[in-house]
Amino acid sequence: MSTANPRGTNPASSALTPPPSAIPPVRHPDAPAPGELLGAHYEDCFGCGGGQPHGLHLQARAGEGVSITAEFTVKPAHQGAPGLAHGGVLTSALDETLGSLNWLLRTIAVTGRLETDFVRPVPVDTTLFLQAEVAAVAGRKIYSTAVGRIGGPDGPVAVRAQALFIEVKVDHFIDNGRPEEIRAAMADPDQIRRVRAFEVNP
Ligand SMILES: CCCCCCCCCCCCCCCC(=O)SCCNC(=O)CCNC(=O)[C@H](O)C(C)(C)COP(=O)(O)OP(=O)(O)OC[C@H]1O[C@@H](n2cnc3c(N)ncnc32)[C@H](O)[C@@H]1OP(=O)(O)O
Repeated sequence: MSTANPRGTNPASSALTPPPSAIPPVRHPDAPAPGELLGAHYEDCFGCGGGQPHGLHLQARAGEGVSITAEFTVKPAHQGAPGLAHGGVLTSALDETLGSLNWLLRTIAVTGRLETDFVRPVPVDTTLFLQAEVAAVAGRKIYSTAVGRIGGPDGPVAVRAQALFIEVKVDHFIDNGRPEEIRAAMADPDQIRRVRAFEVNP
């Protein structure tokens, strides 16, 4: 028996419900224009980096308002069961897409909580068409949703997610990341430029 509610989504845990004090998200005036590719936030990121041979190589594109579209094609390296995508990989694709939304807010944030509904199996070679948007913001907390469809941007839903991202300072990465990668990132002028653009966010 399905527990889906009339909107076709399963109820998320209360931690993913924005509080009454939450406000609608505000697109940063310098956010990439709708249709523009965002590019990788870090070359070695498993989700979006070009430098990870078995990464997802997900390319996110700015949408209208505070929304993102992205595509991810399931490769043999992403299998769980024979010929089918691993659920954790699909969750990674959702996480990456949801994380990209924070670029449009010009906020550095990390995933605090992420709930995924797996609705349909996703075979190898399938392209997952992802759409995500920020629903609300409450202080440092960013409430977002995402859906992944197969067969096309309007195809049947395969996965959906709700997430809570928490805004952090750059120090979050500097203090916690392995020193060798942090040193390399800080020596990369492109990386520093990307981070600075977020830091000056009023
Ligand atoms: C040179 C360097 C270059 C760097 C360049 C970086 C570029 C930009 C990279 C972005 C990367 C993206 C990649 C994809 C997105 C990931 O995958 S991010 C990786 C996965 N996530 C993590 O590793 C986060 C690990 N967790 C943490 O570090 C800490 O728990 C957090 C999330 C920062 C929160 O800790 P905190 O700052 O001490 O905040 P805390 O006071 O505990 O919580 C703040 C509020 O959030 C709520 N909250 C916190 N966690 C939760 C939770 N799990 N559930 C519900 N509520 C929660 C708290 O209840 C609290 O609520 P209020 O009391 O304010 O109402």
